[in-house]
Amino acid sequence: MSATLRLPAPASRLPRRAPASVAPVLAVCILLSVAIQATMLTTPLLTMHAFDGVMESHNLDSLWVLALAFLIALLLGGTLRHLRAALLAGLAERVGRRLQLGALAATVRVALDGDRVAAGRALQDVAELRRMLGGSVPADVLDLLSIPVALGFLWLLHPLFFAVALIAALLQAALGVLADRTTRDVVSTATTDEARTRRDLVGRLTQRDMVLGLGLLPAVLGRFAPAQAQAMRTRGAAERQAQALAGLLEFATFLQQIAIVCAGVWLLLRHEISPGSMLAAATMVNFATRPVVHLVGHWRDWSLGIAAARRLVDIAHRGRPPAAVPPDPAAPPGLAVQDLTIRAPGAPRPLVEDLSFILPPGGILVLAGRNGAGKTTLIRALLGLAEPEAGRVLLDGHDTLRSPRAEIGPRLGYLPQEPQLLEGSVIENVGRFAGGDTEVAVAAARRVGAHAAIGRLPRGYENGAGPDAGLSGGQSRLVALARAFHGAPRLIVLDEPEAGLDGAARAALREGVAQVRAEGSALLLVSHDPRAWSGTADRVLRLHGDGAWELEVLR
Ligand SMILES: Nc1ncnc2c1ncn2[C@@H]1O[C@H](COP(=O)(O)OP(=O)(O)OP(=O)(O)O)[C@@H](O)[C@H]1O
Repeated sequence: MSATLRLPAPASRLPRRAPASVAPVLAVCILLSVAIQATMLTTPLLTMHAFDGVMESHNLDSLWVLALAFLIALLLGGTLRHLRAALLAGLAERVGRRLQLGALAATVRVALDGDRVAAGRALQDVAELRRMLGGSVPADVLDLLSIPVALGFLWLLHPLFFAVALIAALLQAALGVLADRTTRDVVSTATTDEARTRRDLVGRLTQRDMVLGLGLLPAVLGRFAPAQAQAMRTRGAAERQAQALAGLLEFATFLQQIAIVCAGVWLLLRHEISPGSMLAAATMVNFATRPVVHLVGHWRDWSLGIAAARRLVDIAHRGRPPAAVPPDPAAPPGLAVQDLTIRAPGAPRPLVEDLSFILPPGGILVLAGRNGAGKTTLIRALLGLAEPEAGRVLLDGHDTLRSPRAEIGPRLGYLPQEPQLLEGSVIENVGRFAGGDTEVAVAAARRVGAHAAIGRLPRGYENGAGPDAGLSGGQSRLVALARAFHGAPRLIVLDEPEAGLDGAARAALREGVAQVRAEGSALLLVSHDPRAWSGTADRVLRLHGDGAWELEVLR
């Protein structure tokens, strides 16, 4: 091991400060929208002036001036729209980044609780929301400001124009609401179904040898294809429904044009308006209804975006860590389990009921029980990864469930049944990506007898260790063992630590266990053969799987 090897700094921590608030940018966008609406008013005003003024005076010069003014207004409106679009795109990017970090954290917590479908959807939902915010929907929403401006202008021209435009806008809005109501849930269900089937298929692909080797591919595809087809059918039906509503909307727009022209001609015949006013009204009525038509036209974007936002709010709520509690100064040192009851999800009986024991520093407890008795579930509750039905678990007074993870995590060492090594090098994994002293990581590897095995890897401690790094099962377990011992945690939990280790590694592990116990770590070992540890352990906890348990004190 080279002494110059440095552990890299932790890759990506959550930012301490929230990014600059979105409110000022949003306020500027609203101001720009007002300015855009003002430039928009020039079209009907100039039309009116051209028709009523120029026709009467026959002054062509004033027509050129009007045309120039119209061009300037058009250019100004276009520039302001461009500026607003750039600001909105930046805003979408910023909101997306902020949501992504929160969604990632919540996703991991929700996945730990077993809801992998919701967890898998969260990042997809962030992308969906970002697509909506980065698309035309925010500009369409801001353009809704033009409705009162246009309606006010029409009122000034004639209350009848106002009434026609109001009815048209309300009708189009009603069609939009109908489109949303009838299809949002259907599309959301289809998206969730698609995510589930995709996740299942990807899960099977990781079991490639089994699927191909045993000829299970047709069976896998047979299970996957109907679910995917159903999801696509559901989505297709919702989209057809939306297209039908879009057709209705187009029809409503034609009706609106006919109604405004008929109203104009009628008012002209009654000499209540000028020809210019009629033309201005025909232009203006579009401004009163166009934002609604746009929003309904982009129904799919905002409908999916809103559904995604709702799911993200839900996952953030469910993925919120429990409220932190301060350490209990009266608690004994080491591990104190108090009146703990745990139950598997949906199970009628608890796996373990009213469990209480103390494992002092330097104590070694072997956890035993038949397959499915609840050993892993109990370990998860002890580590604060799953909420028990009742009771609490304290480590040196710190509640393992309700203490901030950054505080309790370094006090714990854990070797799960699957090594769960993360993307990164061996040294990063052993050192828990904390950027600390490499010698501490190497000492942990030596302690569990992993140093020699790591030295035999092509790149030693710099070798990759993640899921695609190609480590053997035993090599991965050795690296995970070293990670569990890194930094002499106060409690080390090893789930079947000798599984997959050769004789030399087992002997080294036993030496390592003796050393950390001498240094004051408490150890909890899951073993199907507690007698194998009888010379080392000082108590055995046996689970019966029906809530009952017995604690045997060996010394
Ligand atoms: N997320 C879950 N959803 C439903 N049931 C679960 C869940 N997790 C655990 N169980 C059930 O709880 C029981 C205990 O499981 P656990 O994995 O804790 O057993 P174990 O003692 O570690 O088994 P083994 O020795 O086989 O590893 C089992 O019947 C299991 O099916």
